[in-house]
Amino acid sequence: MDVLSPLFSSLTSSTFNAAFTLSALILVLVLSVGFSLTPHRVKLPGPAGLPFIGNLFQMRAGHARSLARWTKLYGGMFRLALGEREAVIINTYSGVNKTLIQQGVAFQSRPEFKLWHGAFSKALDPDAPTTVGTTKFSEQISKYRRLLTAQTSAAKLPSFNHFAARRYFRLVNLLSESAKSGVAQDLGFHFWTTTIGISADILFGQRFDEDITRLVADVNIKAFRQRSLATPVHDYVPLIAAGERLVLSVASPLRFLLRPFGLSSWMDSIYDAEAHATELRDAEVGYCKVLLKDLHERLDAGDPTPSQMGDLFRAMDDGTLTPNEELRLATTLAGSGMSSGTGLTWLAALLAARPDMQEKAYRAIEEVYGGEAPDPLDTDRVDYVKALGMEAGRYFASIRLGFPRETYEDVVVDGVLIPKGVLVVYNSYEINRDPQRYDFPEEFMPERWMNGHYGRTDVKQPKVGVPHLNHGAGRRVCMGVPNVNKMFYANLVLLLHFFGLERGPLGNEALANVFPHLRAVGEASLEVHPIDDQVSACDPQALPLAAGIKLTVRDPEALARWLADGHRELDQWERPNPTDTSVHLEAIVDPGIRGHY
Ligand code: HEM
Repeated sequence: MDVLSPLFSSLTSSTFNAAFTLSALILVLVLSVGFSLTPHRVKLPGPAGLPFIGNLFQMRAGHARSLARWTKLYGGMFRLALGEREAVIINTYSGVNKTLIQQGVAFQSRPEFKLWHGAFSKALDPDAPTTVGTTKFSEQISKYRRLLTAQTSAAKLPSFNHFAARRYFRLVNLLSESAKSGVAQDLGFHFWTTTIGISADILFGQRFDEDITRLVADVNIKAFRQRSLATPVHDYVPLIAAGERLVLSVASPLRFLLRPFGLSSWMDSIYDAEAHATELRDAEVGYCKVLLKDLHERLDAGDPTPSQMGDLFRAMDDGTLTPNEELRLATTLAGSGMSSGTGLTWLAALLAARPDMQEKAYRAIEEVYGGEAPDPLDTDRVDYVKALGMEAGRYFASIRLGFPRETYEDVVVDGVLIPKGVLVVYNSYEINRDPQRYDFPEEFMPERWMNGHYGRTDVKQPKVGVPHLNHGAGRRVCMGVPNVNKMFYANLVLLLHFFGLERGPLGNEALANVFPHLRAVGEASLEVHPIDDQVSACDPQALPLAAGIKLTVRDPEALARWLADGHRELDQWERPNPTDTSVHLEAIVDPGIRGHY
C-alpha cells in the first residue's frame, strides 16, 4: 500500500483536477448560454440578474417595492430581464410623456403571456378572443375602441341612469343593514356588487339578480389575478417550461401515489393553477355567451331598453361583428366596474380612520345640496368628493403596474433604441408618487386636486395631461374614466351623506362574510397602507385586506324617508324594465362551477 499510495494520490489529484476543470468548463458554458438566452438588446441601466431567470425572482419581494428600489438606483427608465423577455420599466411622469404620449404609435401594442393568452383564454376554445385591453395592436383594435367609445362616453352614460339608480338604492339599503347590525363589517361586497352590477346591467340591458351579480363580481376579481407580471416563472423561462413538461409527463402517472407522502404538491400547484384558470374562463365565457344570446332574442322581439351592447348592435344593424367579436367586446366590458369597487373599498377603509376628512366631505355635500339628500346621478357637483375619488386613484394606484404594453415598432427614447416587441411596463404606483409632479407624494391629500391645483398643493396649475397613471395614458388609455368618475361620486356622496364611518375589529361572522373571501387573510391597519395592507404584494390589482367599518346613521329619519320615497325622485326611476332577471344563474353557469360561488 505504501508503494501504491504516491501513485494513488497523484492519480486522485489529477483525476480531481480534471473533474474540477471539466465542471468549471460546463458551468461557464451553462452560464454563458444562460446569459446569452437572457436578452440584452435595450442598452438601459438595470439590475444584474441570474442566467436564464434574469430578475424574475427579485420581483417576488413585491412588485412596487422592488421597482421603487431599482428606480432609486437606476433612474426613471431602466431595463429588466424577465426570463426570455426584456422589459423597459417607466417610472416617472416625464418618462410617460416621452414614450406613451409623444411616441404613442410605437408604444401602442400589448404583450401576450402563456397563462393569460393560453391556459386562460384558450381554455375552452382555441379561437376564443382575449379582451381589448389584453390584445396586441392591429387595425381591429382601433375599430373596437371606436365602437366602445360611443357606449362609454360621458354623454352616453345618463341614458343608463335607470340601471344605476336601482343599484344606488340597493347600496343604501345594504349600508343601512350594516348600520343596523351595530358591528363593524367589511364593505367590499357593498361596493363591488354596486359597481360591477352597474357595469353588467348597462352592458346587457337588464337588472341582474343577486346571484348573477355576485358571480360576475367574483369571477372578474379572480380572473384579473391571472395577469400578474413575472409569474408564473414557466411563462418567462422556456427551459423551465420544457423541463416542467418533461417531468410532468414522467411523474404525472405517479401523482396519486406520491400525494399521500406529501410529494406531489409542486405538481398539484401547476395543475391547480391551470384548472383554476379554465374554471374562471368557463364561467366568464359561459355567462357572456348566454347573455348575448338572450340580448339578441330581446332585440329581435323589439325590446327598446338601452344597453351598451344592445345600442351597439342597433347602431350597426348590418351584421359586421362576428360572434367572436361580440364576445370580445362583451368580455371586455362585463367586469369593467371591478376597479371602481376596488378603489372605493380602499378609500372607505381610509375614511373610516379619518373623521376629519369625513367631516369635510359631509359639510361640502351639505353646502351644495342644502341639507337635502344628494343626487347620486349628478357628477362632480361637490369638489371635495370629486377630489377624494381623484386622490384615491393616485394614492392607492389599484392597477399597480398598469396594463403592460409592447413596442409596436423600433423606437428611440433619449438616444436609446428600444426594438419592436419589447415588453414595456409603466409603473403606475411609482409614477403616481413622482416628486416632480406631486408634493408630499406619500400623503393622501384631496386638496391637491381642488381650487386650481392639479397634483401639487404648493402651486396652482392648468389641467394638462392625465392627473395620474391609474388609467394609463396615450393610445391605449382606459375607456372607462367618465363611468369611473360617476361611480365614485355616487357611492361617496350617498355613503358620506347618510353615514358616519369608524374602524373596528371584525368578529367571526363579519370575517366569514368578507368579499371576496381571499381578502380575509388579514385586517388592514388603521393607516390603510397601499402596500403593507394589500392581500398580495405581486397582484396586478392591489386588493385591500379586509377592513372592519362600523356605520352609524347620521339622521335616521332622513334615511328612512329616502329609502321609503326619496329615491323615487332619481332620474328614470320609474322607467319600466320588462327584462328584469330574465336570465337565471342556473342558465349561465354549469353546476360544477356554480358550487364555487
Ligand atoms: C377605477 C376603475 C378603472 C381602472 C383603475 C382602470 C384602469 C385601466 C388601465 C390601467 C388600463 C390600461 C391603460 C393603458 O395601457 O394606457 C385600462 C384599459 C381599459 N379600460 Fe379601464 N379601468 C377602470 C375602469 C374601466 C371602466 C369602467 C371601463 C368601461 C366602461 C374600462 C374600460 C377599459 C378598456 C376597454 C380598456 C382597454 C383599452 C385598450 O387596451 O385599448 N375601464 N383601464
